[in-house]
Amino acid sequence: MDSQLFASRHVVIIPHPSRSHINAMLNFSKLLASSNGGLHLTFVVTEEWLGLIGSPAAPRNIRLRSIPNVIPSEFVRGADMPGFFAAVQSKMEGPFEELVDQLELPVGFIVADTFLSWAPEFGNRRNIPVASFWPMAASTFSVRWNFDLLISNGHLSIDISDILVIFHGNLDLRNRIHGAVSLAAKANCLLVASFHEVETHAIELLKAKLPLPVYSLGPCIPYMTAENRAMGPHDADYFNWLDSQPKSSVLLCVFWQLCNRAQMDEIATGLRASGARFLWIARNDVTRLQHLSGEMGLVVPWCDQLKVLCHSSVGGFLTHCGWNSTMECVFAGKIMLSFPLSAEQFINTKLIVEDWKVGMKLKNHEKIVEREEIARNVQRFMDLENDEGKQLRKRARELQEACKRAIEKAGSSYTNLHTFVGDVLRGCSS
Ligand SMILES: O=c1ccn([C@@H]2O[C@H](COP(=O)(O)OP(=O)(O)O[C@H]3O[C@H](CO)[C@@H](O)[C@H](O)[C@H]3O)[C@@H](O)[C@H]2O)c(=O)[nH]1
Repeated sequence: MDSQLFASRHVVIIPHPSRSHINAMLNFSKLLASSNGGLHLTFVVTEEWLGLIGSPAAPRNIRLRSIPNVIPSEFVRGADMPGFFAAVQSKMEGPFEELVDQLELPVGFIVADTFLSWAPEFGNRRNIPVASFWPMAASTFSVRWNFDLLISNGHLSIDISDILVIFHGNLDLRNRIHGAVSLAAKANCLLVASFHEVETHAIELLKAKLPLPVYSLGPCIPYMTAENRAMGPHDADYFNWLDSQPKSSVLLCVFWQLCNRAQMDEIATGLRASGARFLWIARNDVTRLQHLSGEMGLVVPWCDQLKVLCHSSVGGFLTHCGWNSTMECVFAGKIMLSFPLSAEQFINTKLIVEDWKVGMKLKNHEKIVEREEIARNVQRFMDLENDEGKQLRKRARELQEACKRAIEKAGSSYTNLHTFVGDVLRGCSS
């Protein structure tokens, strides 16, 4: 192959070094790798994440490379988010540049997480086009970009209390995120891990307001059905249990490291009082929480979430509304009981409850949600005879159909992905 053309097809992808960002960009990379563009992909992570995505998670045409762990490990554990962000924004560029210079193939295009604020400028300096990758909702980008845009357009009604949650907290962290979002405008295009049918207004607004092309090509999750994914070694137990439960009867609860002990205890006793069947992913303290939450459900430390969501006995999802979880649930066609905890999860909740109408909100305030409130809401949410629930389930099936159409041949995300691949090939050979 002509070396220029060869170089033009080499795309380097670099996520923010955190699990959900890496997952979303790896799934995006798999889509890119299967796009028939003949692209060569190099996926770059900090060393500590190599184990997570090593073979067989990455396909053969995606080469994994690492840069040193420039970020002290206590930041990775979330002990100091502002410090973590500061390190990502100031310490990754140097090692990344060294890696780019050492790669066997010249780099034709870079796809960098929007949080890596240095990437668009790096691309300009090195004359390499850069796509900024936003692994969250388009609405969140809009809110971060200019938070009054969506509100003044009447497309997303955000309560002042939600605005305060989104914008409160550490000023340094907030400024760093806003700074990274503004700098994304210096990239050659913006890729959003959402799809047109679920965020039509927000995506159109970004297209109209931003000075660069915007492509929605989500959801960036592994497309699958419950049948087509192999079981992991620890999956058998909870899948056997799920297989033995009635259709749509189980509430999947994924509260991982995110809640404090007092809230976890309220969830346990609330689930028990609700009488609902549940599969609870609780990472730590599994034995104690199993004891507290009773015999109607199972508590396990980890599950293959997408596969579980697609299981026919799962009827609903009690979720903190991280964007990946939200998209996975939309893909699975299930309803959501939202329990937002931090970051943009309040915006995702608005989309789920008010815009898409596929869920109910359980947590309305920053206080601990008590067991009685949890039990009452879980009962109402899981009641298959309730008209409100029937309506939500109908909408969830419609949204699932829209999602499947978006990723099928000629669908919105499929088409945008291929337009982007065309841009990569043109951008690199010009
Ligand atoms: O037992 C488990 C628990 C989680 N997951 C997976 O882990 C991912 C979790 O991602 P997400 O739902 O986005 O949650 P967080 O990891 O909390 O995501 C962070 O990053 C997201 C994307 O930027 C933001 O939307 C969130 O607010 C932020 O908390 C999903 O793919 C899940 O399928 C599993 O497979 N099994």
